[in-house]
Amino acid sequence: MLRSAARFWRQTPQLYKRQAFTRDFTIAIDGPAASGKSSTARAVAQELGFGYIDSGSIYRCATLLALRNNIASDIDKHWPELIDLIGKTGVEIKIQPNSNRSLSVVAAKTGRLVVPSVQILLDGEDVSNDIRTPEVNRLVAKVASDGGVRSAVLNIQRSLAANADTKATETQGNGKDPHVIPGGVVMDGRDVGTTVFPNAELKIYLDASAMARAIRRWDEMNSQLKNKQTEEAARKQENKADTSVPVEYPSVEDIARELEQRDYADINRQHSPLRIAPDAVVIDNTNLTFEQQVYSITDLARERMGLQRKYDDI
Ligand SMILES: Nc1ncnc2c1ncn2[C@@H]1O[C@H](COP(=O)(O)OP(=O)(O)O)[C@@H](O)[C@H]1O
Ligand SMILES: Nc1ccn([C@H]2C[C@H](O)[C@@H](COP(=O)(O)OP(=O)(O)O)O2)c(=O)n1
Repeated sequence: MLRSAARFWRQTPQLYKRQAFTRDFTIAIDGPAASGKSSTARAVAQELGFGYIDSGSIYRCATLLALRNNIASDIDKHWPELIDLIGKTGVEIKIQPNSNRSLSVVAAKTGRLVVPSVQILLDGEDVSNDIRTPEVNRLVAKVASDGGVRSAVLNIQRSLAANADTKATETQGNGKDPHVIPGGVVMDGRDVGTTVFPNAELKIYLDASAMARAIRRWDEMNSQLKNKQTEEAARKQENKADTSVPVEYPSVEDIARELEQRDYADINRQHSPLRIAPDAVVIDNTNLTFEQQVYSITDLARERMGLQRKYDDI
């Protein structure tokens, strides 16, 4: 479990500075919305035994705080209040290693990867679903455009990375020499390789065509909505009161429009805009399978750690 301690770091800046860059190997994955960053980052972290931090979820938590404290509608007048709230609230990111046995069995048979799920806690409350609502989607790029919010979130991102749960593992190297995979962290977002960890050992810029990204997000949202409907049907069969809100399916066009607006805001904002770091490896995954992109990034990281590539035959 990762725990942010923004207040603690603010009070002890020297200690914070020392802790902020102590990971042995950092992988930064940036790119536009729905390019596959977070699923890829989680799978790569699982492959290497690294910690994982979803930096966008912290901006989403900040947006949820604005909505819950009724300052979202005229946010431009309330930045100091929001920054204060961010500093006072604890964010935790919990990785759930894959416990779904039937999924793992299918994966083992088909060679498909099962990605660990992630739980986001805000002062101990699980807000994993609440930070992915349409209201948060609409407001998050605006919240992430404020310089003060970005500094507050940067502190949290770095303290989560410094405290990520990871340790060195020994692996069989070339010949008889055992090698060690150092402890490390994978963080995904928009400015991880340019601002959060400009000295990251490996920087990836993931991209895909606008249509591929919209279709993937649409698929993802529809399968979540279908799960919801199945749960509702089961509740009805048990004769439990139906308190559910009717399910609405977004169209691919609506999702494409939302992604385009968010990308525009992320690329054109003044503070820490989405950019390709000069030393980033650019991967366009429009025509790659998920497994191809995960294994190629894992092998790039292994090479940079002085280890043999592992997945060339896949
Ligand atoms: N190469 C790929 N081919 C097909 N689907 C992919 C690929 N990479 C990721 N996805 C899927 O695309 C969706 C969006 O990925 P996600 O990791 O949430 O993106 P991001 O974090 O960039 O918003 C997920 O459902 C993910 O499983
Ligand atoms: N390092 C980061 C991460 C996210 N953001 C902002 C920009 C994004 O529109 C929002 C939400 O990010 P998130 O990664 O959750 O978004 P997607 O999963 O790609 O849709 O946060 C950022 O400005 N810097």
